[in-house]
Amino acid sequence: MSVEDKTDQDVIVRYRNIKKAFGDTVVLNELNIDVKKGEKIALIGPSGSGKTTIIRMLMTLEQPTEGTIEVDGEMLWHKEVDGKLLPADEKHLRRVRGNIGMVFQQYNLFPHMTIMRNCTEAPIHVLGLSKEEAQARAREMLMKVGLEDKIDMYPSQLSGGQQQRVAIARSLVMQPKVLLFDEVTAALDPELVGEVLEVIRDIAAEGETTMMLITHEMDFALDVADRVFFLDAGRIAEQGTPSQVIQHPQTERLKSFLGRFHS
Ligand SMILES: Nc1ncnc2c1ncn2[C@@H]1O[C@H](COP(=O)(O)OP(=O)(O)OP(=O)(O)O)[C@@H](O)[C@H]1O
Repeated sequence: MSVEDKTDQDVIVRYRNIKKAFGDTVVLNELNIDVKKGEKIALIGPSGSGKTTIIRMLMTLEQPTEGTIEVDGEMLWHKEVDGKLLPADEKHLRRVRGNIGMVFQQYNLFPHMTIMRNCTEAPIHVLGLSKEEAQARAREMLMKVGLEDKIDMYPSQLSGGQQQRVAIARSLVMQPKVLLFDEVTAALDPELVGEVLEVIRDIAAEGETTMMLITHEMDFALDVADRVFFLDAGRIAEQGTPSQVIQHPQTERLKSFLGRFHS
């Protein structure tokens, strides 16, 4: 079934009328996004347009000022009690957030732990898996990112690209329903970018995991995304298929933004 055929019940992430302000500064306004199960969404746009804030709210790292976010049919920041929306408690937030994984620009591996332990800490302590189960999952995911021969090494013995691939494997071990990528190649030397994008392409091609990716790699977005959102000053200024948005931009703002990527 293609993503277009899916009905409303296949929506896994739903942002409704989101406003986000930091003090007096409104950085997102009237944001509405529906992400369908298995869909790959690329968020593009100039620095400061609000891309990171969108995914940080889903990771519960920022709280929306107004509006609601649903994950797999459940409110994230609210609890519905007798038809009323109340702020969610920490326990509720933690449980719903358990559906979400995030890979950051800085991979933040634990330097004093082997690659294997970096990948098994959370499944053991958060999911309650046995050491054996966690290691089996970690091995499978490290194989997926092409690093099964590095399991006994420490992060400092790996290149930046390899460390970022470990960070991706570490997220996959948690089997998130939604995986968020925040400019995961931005901190890498140019020659290491390709291997990380390749790994993400492979995971995307498997189809099941819903992904939201912030990227400045337009060719990658064109390849991987089902839909692209162009953020401009806290609003979605254009959206559509990668071909519509990246190859046939409508607004001057998007044309000028994309122009920066052609030298
Ligand atoms: N904790 C914060 N306190 C105050 N302002 C913030 C905070 N976090 C983000 N902002 C502001 O919100 C706006 C949107 O930031 P955001 O990081 O979401 O943009 P972005 O599109 O991801 O940018 P970039 O591509 O540079 O990462 C910016 O103007 C930023 O300065």
